Amino acid sequence: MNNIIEVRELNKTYKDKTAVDSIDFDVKEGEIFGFLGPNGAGKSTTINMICTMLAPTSGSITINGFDGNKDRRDVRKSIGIIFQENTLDEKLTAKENLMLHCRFYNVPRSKRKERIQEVLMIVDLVDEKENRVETFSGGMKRRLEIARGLLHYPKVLFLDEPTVGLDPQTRAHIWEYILRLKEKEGITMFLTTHYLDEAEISDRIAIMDHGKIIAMDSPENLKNTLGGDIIELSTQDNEKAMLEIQAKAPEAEVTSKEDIIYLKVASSDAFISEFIKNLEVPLTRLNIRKPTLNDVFLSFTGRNIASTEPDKQ
Ligand SMILES: Nc1ncnc2c1ncn2[C@@H]1O[C@H](COP(=O)(O)OP(=O)(O)OP(=O)(O)O)[C@@H](O)[C@H]1O
Repeated sequence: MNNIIEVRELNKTYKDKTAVDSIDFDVKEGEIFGFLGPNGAGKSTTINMICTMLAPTSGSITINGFDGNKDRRDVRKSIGIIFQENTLDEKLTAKENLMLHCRFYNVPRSKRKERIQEVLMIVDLVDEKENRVETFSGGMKRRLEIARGLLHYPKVLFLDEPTVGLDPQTRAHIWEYILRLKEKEGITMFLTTHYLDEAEISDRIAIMDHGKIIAMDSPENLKNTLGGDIIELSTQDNEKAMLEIQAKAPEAEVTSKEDIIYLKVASSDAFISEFIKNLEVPLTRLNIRKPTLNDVFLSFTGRNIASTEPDKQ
């Protein structure tokens, strides 16, 4: 697969603050690339530089073969951006909103109607095109924004928290459209989200923290780096139980939060039969699971992604 985005030694410094610290990464054509990180990690700064909205302090960005520092106009033609905030004109109809965008992006006059119809079909809004946006549900607005982002045939679509503030059913619906776009149109997606179940959809994920990319791989491989199983247990005396586990099984990684002890082990079967069954402190709860992306995020950043959520709309 070709690289549609290449970022090399990219830096952004604000006075004495390094927001992006010499990062390198590639995004492959046609993939969904998840870009995660806690608040203040440097994600927005990176995306703004890739989208030519912010000048880098140093480093290079190539998108669709164009140089982000020199060929800004061509870079902008190559990308579509779906912002977190609703940027539609509520008083206009769906069609009028799209028409405005066509003018903005210089879509040839003769092609506008056809292109608008095409993108409305992709997001199932053809029957709503004459209705004002103010009458739309949150999910319909998001779909219209996605349609608008597609009007000029972008090669890469940037989706900033595409489902924030939407109910679970609508979120699932939006994802169906996004996946359909990837399958049918082969568009590359650059995604930021705080919903890690949604990030699972990514072909690859980069985790950013303190201005650096600290991990980058497929969701599966990232989870595998944590290895084995996670055992969650509660006992009648967690402090005593933790001491006992640490003494008997120093190889297990033991942490605790509130009234739950978390054990990261290579194999839960062996661990339970050898140690947990013989624990002197009585158990009150036991749960075994595979690592999730949230465990990956926690392990790399030391923070839970839920505590770094953006404001809901
Ligand atoms: N214009 C600016 N002037 C000074 N510092 C800035 C500016 N913009 C961002 N920063 C700082 O750069 C760092 C990275 O910010 P950035 O907005 O890129 O993080 P983020 O990962 O997108 O966070 P969030 O998830 O909260 O949007 C932060 O410490 C932020 O305070």
